[in-house]
Amino acid sequence: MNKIKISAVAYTNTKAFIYGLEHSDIINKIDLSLDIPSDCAAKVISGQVDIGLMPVAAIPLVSNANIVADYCIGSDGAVNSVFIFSDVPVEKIKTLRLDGHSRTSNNLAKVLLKFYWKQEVEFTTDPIVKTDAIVLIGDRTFGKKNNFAFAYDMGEEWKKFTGLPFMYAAWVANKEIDQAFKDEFNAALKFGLEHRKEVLKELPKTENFDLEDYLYHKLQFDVTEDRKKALNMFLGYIEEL
Ligand SMILES: C=C(O[C@@H]1C=C(C(=O)O)C=C[C@H]1O)C(=O)O
Repeated sequence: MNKIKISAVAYTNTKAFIYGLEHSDIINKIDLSLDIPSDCAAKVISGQVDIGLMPVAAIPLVSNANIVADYCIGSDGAVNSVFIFSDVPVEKIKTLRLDGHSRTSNNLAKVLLKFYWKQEVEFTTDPIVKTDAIVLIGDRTFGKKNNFAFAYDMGEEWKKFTGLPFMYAAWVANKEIDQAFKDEFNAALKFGLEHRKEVLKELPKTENFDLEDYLYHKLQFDVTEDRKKALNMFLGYIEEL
């Protein structure tokens, strides 16, 4: 049997999923690579992999996109790893640097700035340019909240804006995946989530950051109806940018 090629996110937010895949027989049926989110998206879009834990903002760029798992990377309010860090309060932000690792959060920043905060902002991806604010996601944000004058948690701001939880990344396939594989995949992901205690023990300590709170509370992993509603709303806003 040909192995199913899978790209997952190389951040702490995905460690429980990886634990589950590695401790299940499914590991023998997949080719797993760990990538930054923007590369996950590129691999699913190009067909280099069959399934990716893909930034949801890139779903419209995938032909035959379908969500194959009941689990995702989500939050209900603050997530503590998806930020706009800024030298000025949000109503004074004129320039913002996007994060090269991100697809979802870069768009989330644009959506919030335009439709929630009603700010006109110039965006750049140039790492050298000095801007009022930056988007930063993932492990590189851990413990950095207090290094900036203002830190806007975008999960929290989305909730204030819409009243809804959020989905940052979902397991998206670019082809039909058979149900037996999906069932086994879901079971492995669930097993990983149920073993977050073991995952926590293996993680390096991080200063000024509560990993337990992050894995058990800030991150939420279920693809719920509200999270799907939020996804559709978010993709609608992106079209209007
Ligand atoms: C919660 C997070 O969700 C992520 C944010 C993503 C994005 O902005 O494109 C993609 C995948 C997730 O890793 C995070 O990275 O901190």
